Amino acid sequence: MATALRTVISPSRYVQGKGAIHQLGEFLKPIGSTPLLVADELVWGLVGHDVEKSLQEAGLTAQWERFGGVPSAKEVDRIVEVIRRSGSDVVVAIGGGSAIDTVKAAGHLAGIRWANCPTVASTDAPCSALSVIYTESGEFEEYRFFPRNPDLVLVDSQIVANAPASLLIAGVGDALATWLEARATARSNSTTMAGGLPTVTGTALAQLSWDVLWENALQAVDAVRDHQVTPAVEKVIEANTLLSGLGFESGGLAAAHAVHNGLTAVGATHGLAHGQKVNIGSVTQLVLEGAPSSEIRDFIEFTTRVGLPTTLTEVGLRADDVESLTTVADAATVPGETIHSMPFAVTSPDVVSALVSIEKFATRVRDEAGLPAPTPYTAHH
Ligand SMILES: NC(=O)c1ccc[n+]([C@@H]2O[C@H](COP(=O)([O-])OP(=O)(O)OC[C@H]3O[C@@H](n4cnc5c(N)ncnc54)[C@H](O)[C@@H]3O)[C@@H](O)[C@H]2O)c1
Ligand SMILES: [Zn+2]
Repeated sequence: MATALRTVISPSRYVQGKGAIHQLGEFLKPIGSTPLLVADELVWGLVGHDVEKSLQEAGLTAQWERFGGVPSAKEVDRIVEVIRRSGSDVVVAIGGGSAIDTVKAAGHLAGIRWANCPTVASTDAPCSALSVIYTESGEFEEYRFFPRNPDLVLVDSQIVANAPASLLIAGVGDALATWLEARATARSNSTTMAGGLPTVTGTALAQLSWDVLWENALQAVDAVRDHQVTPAVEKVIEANTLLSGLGFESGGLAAAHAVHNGLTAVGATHGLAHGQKVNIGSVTQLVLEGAPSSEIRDFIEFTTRVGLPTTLTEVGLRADDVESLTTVADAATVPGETIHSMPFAVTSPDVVSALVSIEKFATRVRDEAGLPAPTPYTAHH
């Protein structure tokens, strides 16, 4: 598409609510008749029974394939093979962002429809028409773009509320970045992930995601710690999944996600959730922007309260480890990275300086707000 055009893309249908899983079969039926279900063992143990029952009631014969855990090119190719052997006409991801990205890429290569049933609200992966592919050891490799979004995204709020609160918290980190990045993309009039210039619509949805989270995230996280579905929980699930999904894709990514991708280049950050690393990217982006001190302060305070990392210490890095920070910054600024959608040029040394600076400033903000000092993170391999 010519980049002078503006565009919005979205999934065909989004369904959310308590017990939605019981209607998965009904919603899948118009899309395909022989679904292949892809879920890891843990997720399948949690929801497999309900999924099978729902599909049976809708008269669909389904097959389960175990997801290997990493959205790598090899895992995608393996699922393509399984699709071909099974003759399935729709592939359904059940789980987190990794399973979802693998299924989208595999469904595309196999030439069949795909649908997502997220069992956590940990990322905005479910609604988009792209996959993030990693090496088998977990370093960012590439974005793969597809001509279609999922035909269906179905979220059971009770299943999400039953999952560890840390996963919902990660989703809040991913979704708050969406507005910061869409705002930067709108200012620079850069191309979005949807392959055109940003629309008023895409940018507004990104901002709405931020507003909903600012208002509801703390309350929702507390409710989910007790596995309760409240109106605040429903709003946060929608913000993390749908609003942030449409907002990042049609509003655009910028520095925060480029810094996230850079962080995956150092082993010290492996094992952290996507949204946790993205939050470090958001703080870094605000510093790069020279945002008002009060804005950076509010963001650090709020996201620390939500339970997200705001210091290098919490993502396994140190301000004096310039070598690792340079590896991160070099990867974050490679040609083609979304950091070049910022309204000003950003170099690798700029990113190193911003990263170093957040350690002391975030520690000060937390201290002044009476929040706990950062706990060091050690990657578990
Ligand atoms: N394509 C996109 O548009 C996009 C957007 C954002 C993020 N992503 C990608 O998403 C990935 C991260 O996804 P993630 O943070 O969801 O992690 P993940 O998918 O790697 O892991 C989720 C974990 O949660 C577990 N789990 C799932 N449901 C559960 C439940 N109900 N109860 C208990 N445990 C449950 C799974 O077994 C798994 O171990 C990254 O690869 C990132 O690049 C993609
Ligand atoms: Zn993200």
